[in-house]
Amino acid sequence: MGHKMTDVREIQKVMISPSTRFFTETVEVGRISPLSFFEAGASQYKDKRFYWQNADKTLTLVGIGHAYTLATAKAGSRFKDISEQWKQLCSILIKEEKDIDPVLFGGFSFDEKNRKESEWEGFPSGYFVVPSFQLKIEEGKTMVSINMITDCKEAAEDFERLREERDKLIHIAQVEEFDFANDNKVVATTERGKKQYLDAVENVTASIRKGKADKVVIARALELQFERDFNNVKALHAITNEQQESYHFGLQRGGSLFFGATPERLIEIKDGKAYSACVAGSIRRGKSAQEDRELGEELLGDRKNREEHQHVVSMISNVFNKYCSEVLIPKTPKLMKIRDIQHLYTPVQGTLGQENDIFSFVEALHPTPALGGVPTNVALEIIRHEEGMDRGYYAAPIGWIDASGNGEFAVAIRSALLDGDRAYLYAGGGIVADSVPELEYDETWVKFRPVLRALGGKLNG
Ligand SMILES: C=C(O[C@@H]1C=C(C(=O)O)C=C[C@H]1O)C(=O)O
Ligand SMILES: [Mg+2]
Repeated sequence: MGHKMTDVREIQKVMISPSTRFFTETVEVGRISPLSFFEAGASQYKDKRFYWQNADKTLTLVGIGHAYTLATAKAGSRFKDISEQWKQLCSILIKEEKDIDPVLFGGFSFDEKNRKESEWEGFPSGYFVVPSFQLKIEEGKTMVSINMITDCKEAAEDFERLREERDKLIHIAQVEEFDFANDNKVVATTERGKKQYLDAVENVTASIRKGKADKVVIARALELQFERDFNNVKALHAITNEQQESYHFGLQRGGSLFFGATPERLIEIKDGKAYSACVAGSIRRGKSAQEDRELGEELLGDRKNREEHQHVVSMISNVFNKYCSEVLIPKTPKLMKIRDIQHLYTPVQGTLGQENDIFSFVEALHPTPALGGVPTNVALEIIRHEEGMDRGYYAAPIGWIDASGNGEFAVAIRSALLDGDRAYLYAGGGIVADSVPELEYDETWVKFRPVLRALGGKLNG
């Protein structure tokens, strides 16, 4: 595997001169298939695209090209750093009434203190883009915006060129007959460090019994080798067909696509309200409706799973009680049933205090005990030591914010990094005192399923 170094030319610092402006212009158009729009940018903007659809399917975003990229490597302040850079860009935004807000889309790595030589080398600890062409589908409206950040005197001519380019992209997306069916094949499947994973779960349960921590999430990876390069839009198409109940996301960077279908919201900010979700505790789906119901009942009553879940509820409640008023949290979890798995689920909501932008929530929440553990810092130390891998953007926040401060971040699980003819899939689970290594191992297979199936891999376990 060829390691890619972070391309410093792409990582611009915000060097905004007094004459720099952020121009945006929106047109409303007829229906466009978001994946066709994504694909319309394939030849010219191959590695500069993103895709997002929320779990409710009320919002779709596609980005093509980079009007600007923000990256951060600031140890200890990466969330603030991105937040401040975005605020600075928004302060020079020029938009009219008819224009919708530009968005900033991107993600963070799971653990900025655990960068190992791996497939994640080209990914900074925070990476965000303002797309040159932004498709937003919301409330039945399809809107395409052009974003341009420039201090160039010929801005008007440049903008005119972008309008022509936009019309071309829309035209291709509306008329071209794309075939998104997967025609590639998996030629090899490799479980990375199976023994290390089983040992890790064993060691972690022992540490927990000794009182070193209460919960630690341990993950592992699966590598797929394909016959040839896997087309990015085909991967996205497959994942959107797989998991109707999940967020669908894809972020391209340096020739790779990080993508997946996650059921887990980290934080949504909408019109002065904040929403989060506790998703932890798992059981498989039943083969019949009755077995499915029985498994669901078993999960709701299972002490080990309720413990995994409760740690997440306590932590997210604390953050919400600190940052919000009118916090609403049901006393007992419900079931979240998705295609391959059932989870314990507790929604959380609150009314936003004055100062808090979405990045302060991301900072306070990440990682929740659904992906890190309790206490957080002890769990992170154990993960660094026991997992022996770089999670990269897996299990980390991915999402968007707009110029008004609305936005949403999901937790990027059920995900994979697709790099040419290879894919790296990740899955883990919450380990508590009475976790059993073989059962946790089986649970990770269930969690690999969505991406594995989407990529045409063999389902195991
Ligand atoms: C760690 C993952 O999922 C998390 C762990 C869960 C569990 O252990 O029960 C359930 C949902 C997620 O919070 C994953 O999908 O990789
Ligand atoms: Mg579990």
